[in-house]
Amino acid sequence: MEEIMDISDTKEPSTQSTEDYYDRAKEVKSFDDSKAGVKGLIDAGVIKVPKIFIRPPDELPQELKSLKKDFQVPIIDLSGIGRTDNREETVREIRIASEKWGFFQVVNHGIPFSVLDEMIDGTRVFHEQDQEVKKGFYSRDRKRRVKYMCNYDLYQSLAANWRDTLNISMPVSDYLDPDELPIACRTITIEYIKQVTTLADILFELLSEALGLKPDHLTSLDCARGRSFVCHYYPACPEPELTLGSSKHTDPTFLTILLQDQLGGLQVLYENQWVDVQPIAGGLVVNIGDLLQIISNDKFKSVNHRVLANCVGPRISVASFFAGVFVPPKLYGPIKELISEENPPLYKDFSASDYIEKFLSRALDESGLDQFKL
Ligand SMILES: O=C(O)CCC(=O)C(=O)O
Ligand SMILES: [Fe+2]
Repeated sequence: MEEIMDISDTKEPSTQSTEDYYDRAKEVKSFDDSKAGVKGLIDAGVIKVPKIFIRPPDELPQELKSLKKDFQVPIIDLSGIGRTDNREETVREIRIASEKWGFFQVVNHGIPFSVLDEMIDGTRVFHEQDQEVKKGFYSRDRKRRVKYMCNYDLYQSLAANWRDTLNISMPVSDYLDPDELPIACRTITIEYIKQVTTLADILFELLSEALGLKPDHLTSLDCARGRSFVCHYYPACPEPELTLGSSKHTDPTFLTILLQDQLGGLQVLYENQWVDVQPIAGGLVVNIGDLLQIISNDKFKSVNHRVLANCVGPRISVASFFAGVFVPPKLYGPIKELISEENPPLYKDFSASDYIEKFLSRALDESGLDQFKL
């Protein structure tokens, strides 16, 4: 179970040319019909990346080569937030990180290491279980709350991402019947959801304070609701230079809390250069989503990030999305307290469900902020 595969030796140069004619729609459909995902390709012994995953050269990792190695996403220690002076300092760090990076990592956040490790393991067990059992969860039905699929935007994007995902979403109700969860990761998922939701409440308080608002401001807007949990599995890739684990995108959320294993591969765009988000033991990555950028009237930034493919794998991560309330439709827009004559609203009001609908109908790498701009 713990085994990490390195398939760099099996690599052969790709002979596919971008000029070759191929029926992409047909290939995508037949791949989707397999219900076996990228993991199924690896299990079948594929040693070349199929064309549906190959990206145009300007989107490949070689682009923007000069990685900023001397830069690091801020790491923020939450252990002192119970004491006034420490809390003020933590709030200041969160404000600066949210304004400059849109990303930070938190340590001493209250979720035990064992829960983090077990959630990574649970995700692995789900994706590595018997394929016939796993296929029962394969679905693109938007109404299904627990499903697994390969690329939610498989039919919209120009190139598929080298990853499979188990998606657990609670857009309307905060209640999820435990029996709906896959047995492979049920117990730990229930525990992780409980703990990461508590952490989200703490972070929304700190973020409210960082915006100069009362601690409960963001939670009173239901920002911490509308949760979904996506458990990604990035298999080892025979030709990692031809594809990506995840294309560049911003998150359509208020906030995302990401648990990643120790392999690395996540990068964030900072000053127009890609910076590695180095895994830290026991750490969690936090990023501002589009919705928080909008309601903060651009004070906080929702920043592009992506995941590289790797010849070593699988890499596992679990993203917890907090995207606001869908039903009854709630209107969101720049927070009134943050608006003034010098700081006029930059966005119109809209419903969170409208926003997410628009997000789901386009490819992951197309930004959604502009259509709500005034
Ligand atoms: O797997 C990762 O590190 C990032 C995943 C991500 O960006 C997402 O699910 O939105
Ligand atoms: Fe993301």
